[in-house]
Amino acid sequence: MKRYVLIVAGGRGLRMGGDLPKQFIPMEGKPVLMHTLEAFHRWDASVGLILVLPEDHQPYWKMLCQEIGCKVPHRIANGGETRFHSVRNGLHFLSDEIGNLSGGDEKTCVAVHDGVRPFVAPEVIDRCFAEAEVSGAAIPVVPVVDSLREFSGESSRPVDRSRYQAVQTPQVFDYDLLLKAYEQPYSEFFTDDASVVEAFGHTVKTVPGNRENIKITTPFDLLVAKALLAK
Ligand SMILES: Nc1ccn([C@@H]2O[C@H](COP(=O)(O)OP(=O)(O)OP(=O)(O)O)[C@@H](O)[C@H]2O)c(=O)n1
Ligand SMILES: C[C@](O)(CO)[C@H](O)COP(=O)(O)O
Repeated sequence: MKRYVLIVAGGRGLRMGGDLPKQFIPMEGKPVLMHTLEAFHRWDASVGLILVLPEDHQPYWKMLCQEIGCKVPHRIANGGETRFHSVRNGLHFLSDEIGNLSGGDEKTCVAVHDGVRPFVAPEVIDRCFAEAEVSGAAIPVVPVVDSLREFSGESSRPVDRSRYQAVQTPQVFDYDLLLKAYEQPYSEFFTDDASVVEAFGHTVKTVPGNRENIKITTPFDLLVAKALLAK
């Protein structure tokens, strides 16, 4: 199986606040995104890595890579208006730059991972690729630990939390399937890659994720991430 990872880091980090998008914030001397890139390189040094970055921050990223002495080979694609558009740009970059991946006997699977999830466990990446190779689509999920309520205006009611799980990345798919699914027009209900693939009519399988694989979204998450790194 040929394996590629699209690490999407084209966002502005509005919920984090501050001038520097959160993927570039330093933790233990390296930007968040570098930790994420290294997690995949540690998992498999031969995997094809593509970073999707805002165009105006690409010179800054290249400068950081030189300064830190980044040894992880990767290519860079342009970010888009939303996560959906960034993933689509990354997929087009893959097909343009790496050539036509379809055809031949060897299957190609592509993982889409949030640049701000640096604590993904290697066994979770393994599980997602293994399941995607068989079924074409796999995502990691973790149980919800809080009680959940459904709101309707001012009123709310408890729901059975055993029926829900939180969704993480990497979300791994057969390359041809993902490329076709991302040809659909954008919908605001596409909050992740699984929702895009399901809207295209393909079933998505779930595998266990890892609790530490948080999406660094707010200043509180950054505190948690720094504590996890110091462990
Ligand atoms: N136009 C966008 C928006 C988001 N992302 C990426 O998708 C991941 C998950 O998105 P999120 O946590 O929402 O990041 P932001 O959009 O940057 O945050 P916010 O919504 O707070 O602005 C992040 O790695 C982010 O950089 C992206 O590649 N392109
Ligand atoms: C893809 C994702 O991280 C899965 O949990 C999540 O849906 C991204 O949501 P965001 O609002 O774009 O951060």
